[in-house]
Amino acid sequence: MKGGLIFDLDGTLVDSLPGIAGSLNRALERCGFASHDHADVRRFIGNGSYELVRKASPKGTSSEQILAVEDAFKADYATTWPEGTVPYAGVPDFLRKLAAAGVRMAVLSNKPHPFTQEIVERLFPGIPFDPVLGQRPDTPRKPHPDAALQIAGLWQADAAECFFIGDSTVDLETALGAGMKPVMVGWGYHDVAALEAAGAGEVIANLADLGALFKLF
Ligand SMILES: O=C(O)COP(=O)(O)O
Repeated sequence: MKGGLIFDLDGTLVDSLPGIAGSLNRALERCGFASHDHADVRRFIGNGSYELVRKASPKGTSSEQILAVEDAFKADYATTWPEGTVPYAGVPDFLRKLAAAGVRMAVLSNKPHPFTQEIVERLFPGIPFDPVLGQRPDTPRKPHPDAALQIAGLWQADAAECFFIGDSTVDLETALGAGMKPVMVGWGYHDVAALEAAGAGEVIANLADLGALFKLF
């Protein structure tokens, strides 16, 4: 494979819903707002922490209040994410096989950059992701294609030779906008029907099918 594989994080490599929901609800309650069940929070994930909080806050909440809840969310998440964030079953082994086959791999998430780096380091030690990018203040977040194209640039690869693997329409739009090949997986936080309606093509149901797609093992 000339290019490489760019992975989304939340809902693709890791099940982070319990950790995100826990921190979000504690932050909302601390600021006097109602909390949400996991089914709701699942729908709020995908566009970064500001959008997560905005969608979870009552209509008409000012941007100052949203920023205050986002700060509380981040402060909580910094210490509590390990309690509610695990790799999906089989993912570490799958990634080790890809690495052994010499496949280049990166992570691109809308999760704030420091959390993205810490989570990947702690949950996937020894997997040679390069680079690992979260949401950074100087780069527009997905679905803007810039960060994905930065990765292709670092790899000195054509975008068309890169696969973008994710679970959401945000990832799909990122891949298409960057001119990369989208590969959507069905075990994350977006409904398969919504992905298909957005033009995802065949949504991959499990890791065996994902491995078979790349004809690597
Ligand atoms: O935390 C988010 O909002 C999304 O994160 P993801 O890009 O890894 O899915």
